[in-house]
Amino acid sequence: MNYDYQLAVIGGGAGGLTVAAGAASFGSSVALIEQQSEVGGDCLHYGCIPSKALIQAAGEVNVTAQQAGLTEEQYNYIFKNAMKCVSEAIDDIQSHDSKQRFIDMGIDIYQHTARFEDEHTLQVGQEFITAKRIVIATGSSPTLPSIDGLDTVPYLTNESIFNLKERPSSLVVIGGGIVGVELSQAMAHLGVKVTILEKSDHILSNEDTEIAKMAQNILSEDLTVMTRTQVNQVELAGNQVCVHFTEGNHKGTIEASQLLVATGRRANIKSLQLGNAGVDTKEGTIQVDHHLRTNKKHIYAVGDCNGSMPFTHVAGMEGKTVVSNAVFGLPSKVSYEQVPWVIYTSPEIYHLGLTELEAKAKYGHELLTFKTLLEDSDRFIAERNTSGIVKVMTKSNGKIVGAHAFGVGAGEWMQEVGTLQSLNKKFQTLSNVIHPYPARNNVLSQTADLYWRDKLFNSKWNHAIRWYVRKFR
Ligand SMILES: Cc1cc2nc3c(=O)[nH]c(=O)nc-3n(C[C@H](O)[C@H](O)[C@H](O)COP(=O)(O)OP(=O)(O)OC[C@H]3O[C@@H](n4cnc5c(N)ncnc54)[C@H](O)[C@@H]3O)c2cc1C
Ligand SMILES: NC(=O)c1ccc[n+]([C@@H]2O[C@H](COP(=O)([O-])OP(=O)(O)OC[C@H]3O[C@@H](n4cnc5c(N)ncnc54)[C@H](O)[C@@H]3O)[C@@H](O)[C@H]2O)c1
Repeated sequence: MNYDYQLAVIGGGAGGLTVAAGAASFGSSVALIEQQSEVGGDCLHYGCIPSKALIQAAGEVNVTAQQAGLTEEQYNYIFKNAMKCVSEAIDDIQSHDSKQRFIDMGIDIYQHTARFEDEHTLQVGQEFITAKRIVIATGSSPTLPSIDGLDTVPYLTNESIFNLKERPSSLVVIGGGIVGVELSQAMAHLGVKVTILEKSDHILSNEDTEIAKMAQNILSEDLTVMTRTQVNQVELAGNQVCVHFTEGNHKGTIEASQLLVATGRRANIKSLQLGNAGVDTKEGTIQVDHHLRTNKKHIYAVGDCNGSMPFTHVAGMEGKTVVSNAVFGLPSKVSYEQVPWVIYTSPEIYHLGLTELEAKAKYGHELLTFKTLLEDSDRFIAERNTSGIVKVMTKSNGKIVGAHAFGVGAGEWMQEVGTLQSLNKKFQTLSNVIHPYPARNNVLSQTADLYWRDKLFNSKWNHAIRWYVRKFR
């Protein structure tokens, strides 16, 4: 059968663009279908980029506010400037990643919402296009919890918060996951009175528990965190949103000028009419195998829509894997064991592999855990930024199974451990790598030294070494 294209990609976000650009550069004929007027997806328009621009602007404001204090009027003015930084950052990146750039690569772009007509045919607007292989990269959207009255009040999500024109005096945030926590702290730094309502025992429940609790304590200096809190109802009271909740056994109400819902994500699959192509879904996401193929072997799914790990760098990694599988017919597999992520709070949180609880459950007595508090590391002491910890877990031979940190700049300096792991090197290797003093990553060689200290001073060898030194040296 003849097809219009060798490859059709649905969705022009991080995952879809990686596939479309990769396939086109190797000579495939490619159609890219994106329903929005611009490409870039959530990361560029409602996610990574606007949130990081806001966090940076807000952090600078916070430093000024701590040193000199700011009036309400100054905060109002600064808020507008911060929002301007956000839209400028999006525009700058958009101009690099424009539709024209992809058209110049030879890709045909359709601005429509795609739906499957059958397993090789997509309806795009009034047209039908056929493709030998299809990649679904439709991303995810915010979930809305079933809370009484939510449909009767105005509320923000990550898709609308970056359009705020005026500084809210107060903000209630439902959900203490990554989105809720990053945006809450940024808003608090911009002079907004913020309260997070989280239903679990602590915020950031996917993080290492010790680090999540440390983060919760630090965040509580800027804003109010309420955990084990169930939101029962929301309603309007004048121009305020009134949130009724139960915290443990205590019932309460809190009013705020804005409400942000940050309770998780759901895959964008409804508009695709996957049933027409016979593609299986599981718990609202597209089911894929290790090669990122759906049950229909010529249809692949990458990024947030397959429910693996909702990060831009994962969508990119999966996109590259699909290029090698769909374009070259290779059997490349994805693995998620070496995927790090960073939470851009102040200070930052770095996460790689298993948490301490997960690692203990998996490796039991074989597990070694090395921890250094930042208050014991010179650069952090010098900078007066001693809140935080580095924690690395290894098997008894030093093979890294998990690495976590909470500390200023941790997202950058901790990646040294990620690189070591992906090069299949043992953690103790870092002990012999010379780190310039007093760079922040000295805390890593300091932590790796603990491995040798443990081996040399707490093992049966210690007696023999001491005997040898006394006798012969
Ligand atoms: C506030 C926030 C901050 C974040 N910060 C980070 C961060 O710092 N680092 C990080 O790694 N990740 C971050 N993420 C996650 C990251 O944004 C996502 O993991 C990433 O965007 C997923 O890429 P994707 O290609 O799967 O989907 P998307 O980028 O969402 O792209 C999907 C595209 O498909 C289009 N589409 C959907 N359905 C159809 C259809 N039927 N037809 C045509 N087009 C369609 C959509 O319009 C969209 O453009 C953040 C997320 C949020 C919400
Ligand atoms: N820095 C980054 O890389 C970054 C930043 C933002 C988002 N992201 C990605 O986006 C994903 C989604 O983040 P998210 O924060 O939206 O989701 P999430 O699933 O990480 O967190 C949602 C939180 O809301 C809580 N919750 C759910 N319903 C609730 C209710 N009714 N009342 C109170 N609390 C409730 C959950 O217990 C959870 O803690 C992340 O997992 C991450 O992969 C990444």
